[in-house]
Amino acid sequence: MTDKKTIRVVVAGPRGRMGSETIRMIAKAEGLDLVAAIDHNHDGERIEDLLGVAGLSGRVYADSDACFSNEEVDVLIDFTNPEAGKQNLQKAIDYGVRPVIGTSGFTNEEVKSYRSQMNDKKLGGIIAPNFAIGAVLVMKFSQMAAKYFPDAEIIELHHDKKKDAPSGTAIKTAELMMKTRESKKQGAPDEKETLPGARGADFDGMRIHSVRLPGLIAHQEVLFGGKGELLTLRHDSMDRASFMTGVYYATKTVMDLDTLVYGLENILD
Ligand SMILES: NC(=O)C1=CN([C@@H]2O[C@H](COP(=O)(O)OP(=O)(O)OC[C@H]3O[C@@H](n4cnc5c(N)ncnc54)[C@H](OP(=O)(O)O)[C@@H]3O)[C@@H](O)[C@H]2O)C=CC1
Ligand SMILES: O=C(O)C1=N[C@H](C(=O)O)C[C@H](O)C1
Repeated sequence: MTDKKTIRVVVAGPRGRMGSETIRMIAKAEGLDLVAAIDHNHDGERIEDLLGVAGLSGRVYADSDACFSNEEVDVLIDFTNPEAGKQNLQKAIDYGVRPVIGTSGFTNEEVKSYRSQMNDKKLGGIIAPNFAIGAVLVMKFSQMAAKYFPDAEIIELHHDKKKDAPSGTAIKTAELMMKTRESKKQGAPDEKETLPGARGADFDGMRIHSVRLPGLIAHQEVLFGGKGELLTLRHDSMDRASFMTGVYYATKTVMDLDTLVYGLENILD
């Protein structure tokens, strides 16, 4: 890992659930310095005034271009939405800033295209659908299990403010399972939905179900059915602090990468 003393970080989406948690983490973290924040509809304020938290240095920029042209930045951490996340990531690449992207909604094709630009510049970065270690382990275990249990269904459960469905984590889990799972349409060959959507989304014949309820944070269950047996893998994020170990680790690690990594599992030992 880099021996550079302090990593200068910018957070996009600072008023959001994840952005504000990230700022609280950076404020306490060794070796990270919050130099600015990017927040549409806000410009020129101090971060401490924007968030009403004393002791936070740095100013707020309405867009990434202004931020990166005015500040010396090592790492961008983005928790916004797919449109803003893509714009911020592109600006980060243009300015040679290392992206740590938690925002969901990136396709494999988009990841490949950003990676190719970053390879040309030898720029390190990560897009991680989930920064919680337990969630990443469930993805890895699901990849292992799918080889032996091609009949599987994913149920992801989230708070009711979440805008995208299915979750980025569910998609990444399905993509990893696809590497080992024989392609198969599940359920009865002649099954029919009497209520459209009852069987969930179709991913290579495997079903993904999205639950949205107040009280939930971020949860995922992967069910594998075999002859006379059922294997259930489940992870629960009960607090957004669960993502912060991964965000901190990724922010440190991208300083030593020279390509774009997709998924936290690719930088864990
Ligand atoms: N990888 C991971 O481990 C995790 C990823 N996520 C993902 O992170 C993303 C954010 O989630 P969450 O924090 O819950 O969402 P929130 O809606 O709470 O936060 C998003 C924030 O981004 C702001 N925003 C919107 N557009 C811009 C822009 N152009 N520039 C700067 N800020 C902008 C929003 O402001 P306003 O409300 O004014 O529009 C809002 O404050 C989602 O894609 C989610 O799926 C979430 C949890 C964990
Ligand atoms: O919006 C959220 O909350 C989360 N989003 C990510 C996703 O879409 O997978 C990660 C985690 O599930 C929380």
